Amino acid sequence: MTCNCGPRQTQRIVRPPPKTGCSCGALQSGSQINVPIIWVLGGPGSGKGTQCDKIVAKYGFTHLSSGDLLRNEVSSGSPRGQELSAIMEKGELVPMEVVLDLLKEAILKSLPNSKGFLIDGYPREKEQGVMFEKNISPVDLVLFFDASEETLVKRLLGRAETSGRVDDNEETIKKRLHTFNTHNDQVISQYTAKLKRINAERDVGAIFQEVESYLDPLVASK
Ligand SMILES: Nc1nc2c(ncn2[C@@H]2O[C@H](COP(=O)(O)OP(=O)(O)OP(=O)(O)O)[C@@H](O)[C@H]2O)c(=O)[nH]1
Ligand SMILES: O=c1ccn([C@@H]2O[C@H](COP(=O)(O)OP(=O)(O)O)[C@@H](O)[C@H]2O)c(=O)[nH]1
Ligand SMILES: [Mg+2]
Repeated sequence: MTCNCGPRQTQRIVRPPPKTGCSCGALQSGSQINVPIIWVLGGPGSGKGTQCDKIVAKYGFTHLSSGDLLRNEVSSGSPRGQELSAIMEKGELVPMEVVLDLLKEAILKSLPNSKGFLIDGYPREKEQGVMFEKNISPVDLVLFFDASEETLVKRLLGRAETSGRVDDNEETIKKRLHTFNTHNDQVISQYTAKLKRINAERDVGAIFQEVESYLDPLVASK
């Protein structure tokens, strides 16, 4: 069967791929996504997960953390998980297709009942964003939590005491920051109109108030 993906898709449709599969990676569903899609970006430790928990509590959105999806794959003990673990322990990025596949699968699973999707920690590189919008859906809003490196390191070392995350150690934190700094400007420069840059140096409540000021109108408009 021939793939008819064509050029970059603009409509909010999850297209069914040909039965034999398609290199474009389109979702295997005829469903439409007509709930908000929000990307949640920021350096490691900027508070993405913390704010996502608050957003879920108020708006009931589905929270998908790319890092958590990868960590689940690692815990499954699969051969693929072992490869991913080695990359994550070095603070580097895993192949783009792996994350996109995990996200697609998770989105499809929640689609029938979801009020909206919070995609936490994705995209990490420019091409990941392009692939998501082409194969899954256009994004509605991009929240970017901005904090200094000093703050990020301090928070992550604090979290390390209880997180159990293998990458919450000084050496890997440095590498994660380097990976973030290498890609971030290129990622966010793609989304000037949809991007909300939020000062994440404040306390959790003040940050959430600003988040609400962006989400309330979005929810009302859908
Ligand atoms: N002071 C302060 N600490 C915060 C804030 N938000 C999160 N933290 C703390 O910072 C640490 C990291 O927060 P997370 O929400 O896990 O950050 P994240 O951006 O999801 O981090 P990654 O998963 O590593 O990308 C945790 O220990 C939080 O309790 C904030 O607004 N102010
Ligand atoms: O799209 C992604 C998301 C995560 N990761 C990997 O997963 C790790 C943990 O990601 P998470 O978002 O949980 O934490 P962060 O790196 O922001 O501290 C990263 O260091 C990367 O190795 C990746 O390669 N691609
Ligand atoms: Mg997180």
